[in-house]
Amino acid sequence: MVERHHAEDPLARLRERTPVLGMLREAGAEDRPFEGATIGVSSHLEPKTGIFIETLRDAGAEVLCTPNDPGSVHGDVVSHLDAQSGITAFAAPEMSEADLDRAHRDLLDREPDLLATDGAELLAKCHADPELSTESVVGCAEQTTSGVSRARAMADDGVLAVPVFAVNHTPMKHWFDNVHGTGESALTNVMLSTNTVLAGRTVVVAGYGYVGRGVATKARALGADTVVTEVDSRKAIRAHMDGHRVMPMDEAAEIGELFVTATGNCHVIRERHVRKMNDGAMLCNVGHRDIEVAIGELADAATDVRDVEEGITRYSLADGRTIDLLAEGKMVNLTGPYSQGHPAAVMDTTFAAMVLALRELVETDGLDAGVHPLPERLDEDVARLKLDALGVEIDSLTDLQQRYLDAWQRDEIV
Ligand SMILES: NC(=O)c1ccc[n+]([C@@H]2O[C@H](COP(=O)([O-])OP(=O)(O)OC[C@H]3O[C@@H](n4cnc5c(N)ncnc54)[C@H](O)[C@@H]3O)[C@@H](O)[C@H]2O)c1
Repeated sequence: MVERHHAEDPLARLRERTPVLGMLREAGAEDRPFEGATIGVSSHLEPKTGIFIETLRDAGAEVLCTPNDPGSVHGDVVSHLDAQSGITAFAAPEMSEADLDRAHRDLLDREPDLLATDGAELLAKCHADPELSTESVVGCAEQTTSGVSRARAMADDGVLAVPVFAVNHTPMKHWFDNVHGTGESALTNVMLSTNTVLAGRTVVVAGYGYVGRGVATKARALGADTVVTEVDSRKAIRAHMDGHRVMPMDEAAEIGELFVTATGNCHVIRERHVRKMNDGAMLCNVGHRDIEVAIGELADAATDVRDVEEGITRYSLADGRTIDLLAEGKMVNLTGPYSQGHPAAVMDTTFAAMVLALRELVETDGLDAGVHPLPERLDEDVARLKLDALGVEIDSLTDLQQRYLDAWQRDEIV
């Protein structure tokens, strides 16, 4: 019989599955780009983030970490990190929103040099609160769509005082993390927590951006009948051409069995939609905040609200129908009962891009305050390292091909 050992190190297993971060960790331990710098990390404190934090620490940083969502804190990961030198966790499982706010302030009071955020909460807070300051902050790397749009809104308002790298807006992030990572991890969580088969079910996906496209594509691959709702005509056409039915939420509400919101917006599913839904319809969200389903309106419409299973809140309506809300409307892949966030192979590249963005911030002089694209060469570095880790080789352009592509009088070349 195989003897099983309880892992004392909750990150050990996933370290093997994050080879790109492993390579950056080795390189960082040698050239110590963050020596003397303090980095404030606000993210889902789960194992992959733990490996990211260790990578920064091994590259010389003092790392302060805090959750961006109280629902996604893994207690064993926090204890493991907090016990290490060079890492301080401002976190605990079961934090209230007030605890989270306090933790963010305590972290910012330590005047970090760099911020690494998922949702831009630390960034917004040090700009908005008169008791806090942005003075120490050299720059910020932001890894999700909602955080980048928030940073852009700060720039548009003329308040953004530091440079921010939009790590989310790179091909390596969009194509892999948002599409595959969220798509697979969200549906896995829905199926496990509700014991539901998706084949043959009507799945309505609100928002056909990177995340929504991933969710809809994966749901259809599992045999679901997929419906997409959108507000952007080009995304709607894209969904149509990809083979999904496209319609307004008012119509989709009548036929959906599972609803997944992926818009980064608010109040996408409202009371008027719920009134039309089938008995037993399930609602969940993968967008950044728990405001895509108008939960207050749902509660007002219900005669009874109770948790029927871990991660499932049942709203009973006056006419006898019930509607199930999963993971309290928070990101179902990160806060549901079986949630492990994105697979390690996906976060490997996202966090690698975050490490390179932070390195770029300390190594580049004179970056203006504002939201900047991550330089393409860094995104390509991440892709190259990932291919190396996978053992996949690709072709390269010949001199002739490069000259042909660079020329406008191409007949002279070939
Ligand atoms: N759960 C996760 O692990 C995870 C991972 C990555 C991103 N996210 C979050 O998911 C959300 C979406 O990210 P994305 O990269 O797909 O963004 P995106 O901007 O590419 O897509 C959002 C789409 O929603 C559409 N939309 C906006 N309001 C709508 C409405 N009322 N009805 C229907 N459609 C609407 C937009 O037109 C857009 O096409 C963001 O909040 C992002 O932060 C979550």
